[in-house]
Amino acid sequence: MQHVVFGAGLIGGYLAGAMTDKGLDVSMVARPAVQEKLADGLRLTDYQDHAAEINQVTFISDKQLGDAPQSRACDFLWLTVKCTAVESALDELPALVGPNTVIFCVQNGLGSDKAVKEKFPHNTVMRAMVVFNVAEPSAGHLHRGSEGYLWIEELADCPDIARDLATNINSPLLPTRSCDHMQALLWAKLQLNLANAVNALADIPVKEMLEDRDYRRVIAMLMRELLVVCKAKNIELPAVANLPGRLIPIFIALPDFVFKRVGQKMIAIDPTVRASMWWDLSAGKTTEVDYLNGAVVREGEALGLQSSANKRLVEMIHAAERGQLARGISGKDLIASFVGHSSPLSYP
Ligand SMILES: NC(=O)C1=CN([C@@H]2O[C@H](COP(=O)(O)OP(=O)(O)OC[C@H]3O[C@@H](n4cnc5c(N)ncnc54)[C@H](OP(=O)(O)O)[C@@H]3O)[C@@H](O)[C@H]2O)C=CC1
Ligand SMILES: CC(C)(CO)C(=O)C(=O)O
Repeated sequence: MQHVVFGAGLIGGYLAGAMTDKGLDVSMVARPAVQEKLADGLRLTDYQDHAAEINQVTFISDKQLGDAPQSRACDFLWLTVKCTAVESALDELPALVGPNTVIFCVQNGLGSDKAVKEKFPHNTVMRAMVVFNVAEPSAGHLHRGSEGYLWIEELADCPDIARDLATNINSPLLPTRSCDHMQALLWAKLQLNLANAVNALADIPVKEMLEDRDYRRVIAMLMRELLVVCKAKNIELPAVANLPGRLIPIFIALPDFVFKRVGQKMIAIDPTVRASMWWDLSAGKTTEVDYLNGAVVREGEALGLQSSANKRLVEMIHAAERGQLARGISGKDLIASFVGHSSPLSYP
């Protein structure tokens, strides 16, 4: 069975490396700079001290991508680009997609699979979701910094694709499971990712952010809006962070002295970890905020619900993307900006 990982960044590189280490046949589509960086191979490690050296990685060249449609059709295509890059990647996929190719959309947030399903209406397109964090401590070294599974969606009419694949891929470096409730799982992960925007604006590591009650109160506000939308949609959130989704906002808003005592597991996170939106903003890239906080706003509006804190955060991130809002914003200033917009933060 041939796997192609399209978009060898943090998640794509880690998945490709771990699957190669498991003995699967994996090729990658990567930017020239990434190909150069990985010319001597790839090193994987994780927070539990598992490690693997992948001495050789196989790339598919731009020229091969330009070959006739289906000429390099694979069995499983893992689309691991950011939400914002999915649409432009679609034009480069035809050589890799045959009638039996199963395509996995491995993005955070909601909606990245829509354009893929439209482009390949006759293929099986499934969602996959990564709960853990991946960072690159040095060039060619990818590190899984937190717990959590790679989840693969079990489709009602062909659940065995996901079940068999999860068994084949599962390894200590890449714990993998399949599930029949992907939509609820995506919302549960989205709940956690609402904090990405706060992390990007705070401009500090995730651990430091979680140790500050003001940031936690902002995150709790964003999460409560998501819970209102989930309730209206009848979505019961599964626990992806050792706690049922509905309890997370209550828990994280606790005073520091209680949170630090009972929240050890939540803050037992590598002190260097930063949310992916922080990396995007730092690199001057367009962020995924429209697929995260923006998705809550949209889904809420469709039901007549207002999600004003998430809406405000979306506006702030877009202002930061345009260079019109300086980062390093304190939790207090963020809270003030929600309450009557009376904060010292100002931007067009
Ligand atoms: N990083 C993490 O810890 C986690 C990330 N996620 C989610 O996983 C998804 C992927 O994130 P992540 O791996 O961090 O993102 P990255 O930006 O690290 O990786 C995406 C890679 O795809 C490349 N790419 C984009 N378009 C193309 C193209 N047309 N051809 C070739 N390469 C392309 C990008 O290059 P370039 O930048 O040059 O465009 C980049 O190298 C996101 O939705 C993210 O939210 C989920 C859980 C954790
Ligand atoms: C795992 C988590 C929440 C980590 O920061 C993430 O999904 C991200 O950075 O986008």
